[in-house]
This record gives sequence, C-alpha cells and structure tokens, in this order.
Amino acid sequence: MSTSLVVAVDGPSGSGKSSTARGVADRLGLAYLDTGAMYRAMTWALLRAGTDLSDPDAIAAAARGIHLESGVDPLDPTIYADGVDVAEAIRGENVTAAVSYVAAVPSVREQLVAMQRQSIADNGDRIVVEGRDIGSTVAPDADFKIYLVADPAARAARRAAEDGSADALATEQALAKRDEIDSNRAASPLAMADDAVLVDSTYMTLEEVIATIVDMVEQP
Ligand SMILES: Nc1ncnc2c1ncn2[C@@H]1O[C@H](COP(=O)(O)OP(=O)(O)O)[C@@H](O)[C@H]1O
Ligand SMILES: Nc1ccn([C@H]2C[C@H](O)[C@@H](COP(=O)(O)OP(=O)(O)O)O2)c(=O)n1
Repeated sequence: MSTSLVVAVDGPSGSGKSSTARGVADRLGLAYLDTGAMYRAMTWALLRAGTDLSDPDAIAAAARGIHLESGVDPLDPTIYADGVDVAEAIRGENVTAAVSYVAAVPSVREQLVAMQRQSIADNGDRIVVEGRDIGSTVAPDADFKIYLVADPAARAARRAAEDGSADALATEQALAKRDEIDSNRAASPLAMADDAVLVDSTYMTLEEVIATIVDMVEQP
C-alpha cells in the first residue's frame, strides 16, 4: 500500500492555487480536490433555488438538501450540483459575487468540510487539496502545507487575463472585497496555518511554483 501524502494548498483568490495544485497532483500522481469549486457549486444551486442569500438561516436550511459531487482527476476535474454539470456556470459573475456570503455560514462549512474529509479518505489520503482552510481546518494533519500568495496587482492581472476582462482595476477591487470577507468571517477564516510554508508567486512562473512544491515533497 502507498503511504499517505496529503498536500494542502491555501491562499487568497487568484494566487494560483488551482493551477498549481493541479500541476503538483499531476506530477506526483495524486488526486486533486478544488474546495472553492464546492462552495461555488453550492452557491450556484442556492441561486437557482431562489434562496435569500442575505439570510444565513435560509442558506443553512436550503444547503442541507443540495447534493454535490467532485471529480478528482487533476487533468479533468469535474463538479456536479444535484446532478447538473456546473463546471462552467460556477465561474459566472453572479456566483463569484455571492460565494463569500455562502462560505461564511458555519453549517454550510461543516457540511462541505465533512465531504472534503470523506474525499481525502476515499482517495487513500493521496491527494492535493486546495482552498482557504485546508491546512488549518480540513486537514490539520496534512503532510505538507503551502500558503500561496502573490501581490494584489499580479493576482488581478492574472484573473483579468483569464476572464478576458480589460478592467484589471475593477478585478483587483473585487478580489480585495472577497479577500476581506473571507479573512474576517467568524468560521475558519482565510489564514495561514502556523506550520504552513509561505510561497510568494508574484515573480515566479506557474512551472516554477509547481517545481518548488514538488521539490519540497520529494526532498523534504
Ligand atoms: N505563477 C504564476 N504566474 C503567472 N500566472 C499564473 C501563475 N499561477 C497561476 N497563474 C494564472 O493565474 C490565474 C489564476 O490562477 P488560479 O490557479 O485560478 O488561482 P486561484 O485558484 O488561487 O484563484 C490562472 O489564469 C493561472 O493560469
Ligand atoms: N476551502 C475554501 C475554499 C473556498 N472558500 C470560499 C472563498 C472564496 O471566495 C470562494 C471561491 O473559492 P475559489 O477558490 O473558487 O476562489 P478563486 O478561484 O480564488 O476566485 O469560496 C472557502 O471559504 N473555503
């Protein structure tokens, strides 16, 4: 049997977590779980159901009936909400603007954290998991914990290029707003775990970031 290898990648929006975590999982032959996609899929399903997202009790009640499924192939990650393939829909502006409010509801976090731990176990503890609270809450015993950061302007430029948006300043403001809500919520806010390694990707290519983390794992 292979030994367990859980790699936690946390950090703010646009720091490169998803692309880096996928690349690391592919290089190391591990599964890959995008927990942000789960919060986004939950938000998509709540919006579809017409749930009042200004009411945490309404969010908590509706969320309990929603079924999510995450595929963990780093070369083809998938996400379904109540049987619907929502991989594209969860990147829409309406979901992006609302997701931090859904992610702030403690019972939603409990529900999704339980699913994330189940996914780690189902994959034999051989997985790269990325999000905001993986090293601190979801997998505090992870073998490796990375906290990925980049300057706000670099993060906004990357995200704007990805979205095809010409307005990098508006993207930077939207990221800053989401970071603020994610960092100040009461339930497991975005924060670096004490034993995480900080990687600043501002002046690194994606390949360099992936190689840095692969080296950390292969030559600890
Ligand atoms: N080190 C890097 N240098 C340049 N661009 C990067 C780097 N890491 C990621 N990117 C790009 O930045 C964008 C956001 O990355 P993503 O992985 O989605 O970030 P996150 O998951 O943290 O929000 C993507 O288009 C990605 O290709
Ligand atoms: N483990 C996680 C993952 C994401 N979240 C929240 C915080 C983010 O605003 C949303 C969406 O996360 P996602 O990683 O998709 O965000 P970005 O790709 O960085 O824009 O979900 C969380 O609270 N906890």
